[in-house]
Amino acid sequence: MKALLALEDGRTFKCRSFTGPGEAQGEVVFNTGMSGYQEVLTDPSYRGQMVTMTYPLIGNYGINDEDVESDRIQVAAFLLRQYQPYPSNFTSLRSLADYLQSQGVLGVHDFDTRALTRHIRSKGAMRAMISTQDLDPESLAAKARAIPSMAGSDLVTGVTTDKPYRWVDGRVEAVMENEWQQPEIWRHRGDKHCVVAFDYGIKYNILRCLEGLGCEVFVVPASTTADEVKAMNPDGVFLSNGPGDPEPLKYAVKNIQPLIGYKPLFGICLGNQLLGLALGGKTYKMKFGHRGINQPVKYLPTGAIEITSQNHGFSVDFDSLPKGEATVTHINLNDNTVEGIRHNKLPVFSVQYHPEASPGPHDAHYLFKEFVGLMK
Ligand SMILES: NC(=O)CC[C@H](N)C(=O)O
Repeated sequence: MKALLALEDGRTFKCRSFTGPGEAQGEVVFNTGMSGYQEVLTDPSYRGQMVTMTYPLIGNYGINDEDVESDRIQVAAFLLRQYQPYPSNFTSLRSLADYLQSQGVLGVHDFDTRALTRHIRSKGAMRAMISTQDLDPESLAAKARAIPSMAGSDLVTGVTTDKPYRWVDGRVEAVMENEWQQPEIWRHRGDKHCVVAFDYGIKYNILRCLEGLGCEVFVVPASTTADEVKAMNPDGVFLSNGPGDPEPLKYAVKNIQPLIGYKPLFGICLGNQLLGLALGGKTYKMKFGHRGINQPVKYLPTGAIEITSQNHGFSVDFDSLPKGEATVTHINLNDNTVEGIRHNKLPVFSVQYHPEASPGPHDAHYLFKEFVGLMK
């Protein structure tokens, strides 16, 4: 079935739907990973975005029940060069087309993903509209220009959990009404490290990594206040990844500030940006961001290089952090942007990239160990 994508600047791309009729809108971004499409599809940080994979052949290992990063597909549409409809892998339970269709997400192929990626790289990330119904370039481009811009929008409200939950044995465990406000909510106090994790769109593999290192984790909504966290009396606080612009999330920054210095605090991606803002820094929208599994990062104190998994379109401004209070610890070797920050005196640190991988290399798993070490 024919489909057409129009960017806000009027450039159009012909393609074909492999999931039936549909229409979608969002910011178009590219991911350079050769594999990991199931993790990409379900990562809540992609909310509001259409994703194109630069690797040309996608779908060949199907879809399983294990490699999800949340309970649903989060991307607005999936744009591929070539869809492989006959998966072959021992874990595969269904095809990518069936998976996308079951959740009403448009998948297209025969798309010139290389031209699209080169266009975004030179012109920057853009809003776009894709449709199998409206194939008129001008009408689609006009609709693309009418989509609210990602900068300035709070996308976290749409993905954060409504209620706190426990993460037990690799699964979400619902809690009873008000259970989290009881005087002693932790089942393994003393044996495990009790962590409150703010959910701004948390990836399951972060929870798997924390549990794997002996943490008992309570996940709380993004709007949870510092006093509510302190009432839970955790050993450490975690700030998760999440979609969109950090700047409008004033409530989150206000809730994080009183927790700086309260207990060890660790943040990933949006958590890094929110910590940067809470420390008095600034963030900005990057031209096209970093999304892939081979981003080189330098750890400045030792000069060690890590190959990292990334998915972000905003960044902490290098010079904005208050001097003497916080330091940039990691930089991206492709463009020298900030990849990690640390408080100079308190056990408070964060990284812009994804030490939990999923997909991607495990070079940075040491950061979870460091967080656990600080709680000991
Ligand atoms: N993965 C993330 O947490 C992304 C952070 C933020 N939404 C960005 O695009 O920069």
